Amino acid sequence: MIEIRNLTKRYDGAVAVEDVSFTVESGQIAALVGTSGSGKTTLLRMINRLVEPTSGQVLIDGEDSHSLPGYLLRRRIGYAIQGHGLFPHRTVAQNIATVPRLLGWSADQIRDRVDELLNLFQLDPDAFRDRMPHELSGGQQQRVGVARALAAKPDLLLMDEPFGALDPVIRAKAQDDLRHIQRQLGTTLILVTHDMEEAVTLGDRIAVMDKGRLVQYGPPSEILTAPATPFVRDLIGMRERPFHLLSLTPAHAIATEGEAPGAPIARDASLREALAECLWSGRSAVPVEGGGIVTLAALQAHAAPTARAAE
Ligand SMILES: Nc1ncnc2c1ncn2[C@@H]1O[C@H](COP(=O)(O)OP(=O)(O)OP(=O)(O)O)[C@@H](O)[C@H]1O
Repeated sequence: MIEIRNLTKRYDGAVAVEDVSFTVESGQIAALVGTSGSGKTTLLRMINRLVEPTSGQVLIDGEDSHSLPGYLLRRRIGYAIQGHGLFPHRTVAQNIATVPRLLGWSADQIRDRVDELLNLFQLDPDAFRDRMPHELSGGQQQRVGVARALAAKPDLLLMDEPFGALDPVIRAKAQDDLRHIQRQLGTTLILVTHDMEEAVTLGDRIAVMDKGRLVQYGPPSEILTAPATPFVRDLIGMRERPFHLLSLTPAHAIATEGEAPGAPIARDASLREALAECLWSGRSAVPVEGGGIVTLAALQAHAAPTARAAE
């Protein structure tokens, strides 16, 4: 569990982060969103002390982050940034092995871990371990960057727009992989993103920052249906609200008995995907793999806040 208590950062008196407090439970994902310059990166970097707070505290599983020197703290916390930050003159394997080597793991342990992570990220170890970063596509580099951040099995992973530079197709795949791996390993994840859809689909909690302050912290459904301030409402985007809401629920959760024509959608497809499928194929209902159907009327009901409040 990560407890952020009254964290403040000022640069020459100018506020970057002001009195921010929130808690992320173990194994959960918190997404930090906000306009440019609202303090997201500064907040993230105060957690691993790449930036020293002016005041306030970070407790990691109850332990003050200042009980260790910063460099030792950072070996325990994974950190992945936009543009991956791989060392250009080291192979993929050497990049991934950075922190395990610093921690003194044996060569065998390191080799096994590198292969395990490459497999996890669907990069064939034999084909990829000895390549240099410039011999990878952008998406592959990004995956190696995240693999490196996870190498020493950190309980906590910080990510600053890790998928910002990816095209939409690779991005969706990377998000799926991340969610899967994060659930599998039970990692606690704090993620900065500019993309509200990413925050909504990945975040168990969303933290909204405005001018250095935390203006709302809650589950995505609450942020969407009960924005605390006009700023939060604007950030969500009025036109996007119903679609974000639909993104939160998998098709199987609202499937009802019945028959519908055409190809089924996956059980875990979101209601947003179900809506797209209905509209595109001109159907008023779609079957769901494993049984049941989702109707346009049900989708309409779930795209409005009143429906969710009644659930
Ligand atoms: N080293 C620094 N010295 C002075 N001011 C800084 C420094 N780092 C950040 N700031 C200021 O602190 C504020 C918050 O910056 P930060 O990078 O945390 O915002 P952000 O929300 O991550 O922005 P973006 O989304 O554009 O990356 C900005 O006004 C920025 O100019």
